[in-house]
Amino acid sequence: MNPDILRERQNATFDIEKLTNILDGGAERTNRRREIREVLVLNDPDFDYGTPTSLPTMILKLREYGISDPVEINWYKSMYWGTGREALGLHYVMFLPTLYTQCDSEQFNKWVPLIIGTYAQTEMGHGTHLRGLETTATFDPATQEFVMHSPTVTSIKWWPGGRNPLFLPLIFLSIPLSASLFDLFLSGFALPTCSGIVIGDIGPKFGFDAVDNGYLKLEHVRIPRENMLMKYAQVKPDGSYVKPLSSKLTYGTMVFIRSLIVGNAGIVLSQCCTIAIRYSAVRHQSEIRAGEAEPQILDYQTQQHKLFPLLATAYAFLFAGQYMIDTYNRISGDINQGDLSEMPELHALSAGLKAFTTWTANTGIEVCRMSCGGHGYSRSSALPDIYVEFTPSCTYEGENTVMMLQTARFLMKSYRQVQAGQQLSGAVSYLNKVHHRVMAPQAVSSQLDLNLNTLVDLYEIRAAMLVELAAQSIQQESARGKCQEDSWNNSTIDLVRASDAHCHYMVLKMFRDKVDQIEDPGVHSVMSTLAHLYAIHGMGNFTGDFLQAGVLTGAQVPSVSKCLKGLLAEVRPSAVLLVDAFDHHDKMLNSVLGRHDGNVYEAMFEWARSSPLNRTEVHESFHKHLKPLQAKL
Ligand SMILES: CCCCCCCCCCCC(=O)SCCNC(=O)CCNC(=O)[C@H](O)C(C)(C)COP(=O)(O)OP(=O)(O)OC[C@H]1O[C@@H](n2cnc3c(N)ncnc32)[C@H](O)[C@@H]1OP(=O)(O)O
Ligand SMILES: Cc1cc2nc3c(=O)[nH]c(=O)nc-3n(C[C@H](O)[C@H](O)[C@H](O)COP(=O)(O)OP(=O)(O)OC[C@H]3O[C@@H](n4cnc5c(N)ncnc54)[C@H](O)[C@@H]3O)c2cc1C
Repeated sequence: MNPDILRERQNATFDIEKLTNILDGGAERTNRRREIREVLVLNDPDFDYGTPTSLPTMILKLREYGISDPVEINWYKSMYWGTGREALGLHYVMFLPTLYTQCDSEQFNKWVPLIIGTYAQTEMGHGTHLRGLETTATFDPATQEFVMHSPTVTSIKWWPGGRNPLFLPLIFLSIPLSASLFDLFLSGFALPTCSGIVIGDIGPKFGFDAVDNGYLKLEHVRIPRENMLMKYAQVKPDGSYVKPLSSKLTYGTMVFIRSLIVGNAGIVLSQCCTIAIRYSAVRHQSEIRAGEAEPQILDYQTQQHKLFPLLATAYAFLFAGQYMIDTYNRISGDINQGDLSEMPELHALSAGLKAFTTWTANTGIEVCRMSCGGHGYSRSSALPDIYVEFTPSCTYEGENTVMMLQTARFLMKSYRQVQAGQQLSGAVSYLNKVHHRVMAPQAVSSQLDLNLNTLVDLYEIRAAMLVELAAQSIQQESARGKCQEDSWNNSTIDLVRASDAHCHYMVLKMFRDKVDQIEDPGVHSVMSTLAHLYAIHGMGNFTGDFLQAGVLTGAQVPSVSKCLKGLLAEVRPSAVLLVDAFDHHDKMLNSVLGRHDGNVYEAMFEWARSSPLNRTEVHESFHKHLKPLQAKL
């Protein structure tokens, strides 16, 4: 064990195992996760971490071990695939959930156990604007079939992930059977027998290489009427159409994935913080006091300023992810029972948090990489690969700006309800105070009040102010004679800013609520420090908002920075222990810099020597290209 890392793990002020249990949702869950990891994967003789793992083996193993709980499947898969992407991830996270939520019982029993599929919604011309999709589905009562057709080049289905050219069960979204409705179809056709289908791969991408993203062009392809997923909407044999309770029920799978992505952003950020903080504990560089030994780079204040707010953010997003999936499960259960009353709130929350967490984590991964200097740029650190795999999450499953605007739509609607005298409940209930001017700037003491509850209140006031400013911008545009749509478009910068502040407040509130539930004094203390750091760091980044909201005075601004520096110093002794609590196994992290034992340099030399480029003393290219050239000179 590297002596620095060893020293960092002495004098712990909190019980790491208890913090790991909190992250897992209890000691039993931690034990089960480790059992799956150690016994069912790492100690499985059929599992050789070095060789490309096969999907069929994984599926057969899941069946052999009787693992069917979605969380446990995820634990098994994340150990099996490490930080990489699995080839058929889309089957699990989109195709199956769509069948589960959109099939009627007959279809469910017929299809679910049998097929592997993809989700073909996006077209070359439209990914965001679903009401603009062009693929048509025309019902032919004579043959009881739908005729699927791609009328234009922009209607070609583009991006479906995991679309193996050999088979093609896929979920379609096609243009409206009626004014504003979409429907989902299971293709049911298989290649190459089916004529009228042009299929292929969209070509090399930035990353995401484990997943083959394809294209699909349909030329009047016929599928049985029964292939329309008919839980919510039906087309009867006579061609009559039964509308769903809400046209947005078709969007359900996207809301599910967005809810999952929130916690995933926390996991990915926790992986990168583990790598960067462990490496910063063993890396010595330059000098602080002339003539003294080179310090650990983790002792530089700038290095702490780069990494510790991200560490706090990783914990914040992991807790937000737990809250998000609990809320999704609760409300989707109600929707299943026909109660759609909270569907708008679920959409607004999942859309906003998906955008907020992925944008922040995306930037954070790069900060972690750069904080490791040159070795961060080496694939041995795992950081470049983590970035390449994570960054499309800002685009897929709802492009982030568009998602923030969806949340803004809900905030504006809520604001108008408050103005009309309605009493709001749920995540936007803080807007009730805006109307009664309870949100007038509080008398803020000369010193910054560090109480976490006060900080949450300040974030609430900031969010409410920005919601009101966005609403006022729309009103001003309208007053200038702009139509409603132009007034909206001319206010979208303010609207995104309001949504971002709303999400920031929600995440801090969830973090504070989680800390309040922690009973162990040591764990409560260290998590309270991290929650303060998360809040103060955000106040430092958005000082203008807090000044504008009147909850921070110019005289107090220096104390924000002073307080931040104090919190960084407070976190320093626990930094390595806090990433140990994430409990990422070396095999899963797959990072020379993030090793639990901290023996970075020896491992890096071994990693480099094992490179295919070093398989021979002299690379074959010398004999093939340079030597013949030399002979001619
Ligand atoms: C571990 C993880 C690994 C994750 C790893 C997994 C890998 C994933 C790979 C990527 C897979 C994909 O990308 S699959 C493709 C993903 N594609 C998308 O996400 C498409 C994004 N676009 C959309 O969702 C939609 O077009 C919208 C929401 C932007 C706009 O929809 P629209 O129908 O035009 O609605 P719009 O006019 O804006 O609003 C009309 C009303 O509908 C409401 N509304 C809109 N959507 C919804 C909704 N979902 N639920 C409830 N209500 C909704 C609005 O709030 C509004 O209410 P009111 O204000 O009138 O009351
Ligand atoms: C790695 C990866 C995997 C994918 N896998 C799948 C898959 O399996 N199945 C599938 O169906 N799709 C998949 N997609 C497609 C993905 O869902 C779309 O790319 C995504 O929804 C964004 O849509 P778009 O590409 O049309 O971008 P656009 O919407 O064209 O975005 C371009 C720009 O326009 C802006 N913009 C668009 N609309 C508005 C608006 N109303 N207001 C303000 N600005 C706006 C956006 O903010 C953005 O800056 C995948 C994409 C990627 C990158």
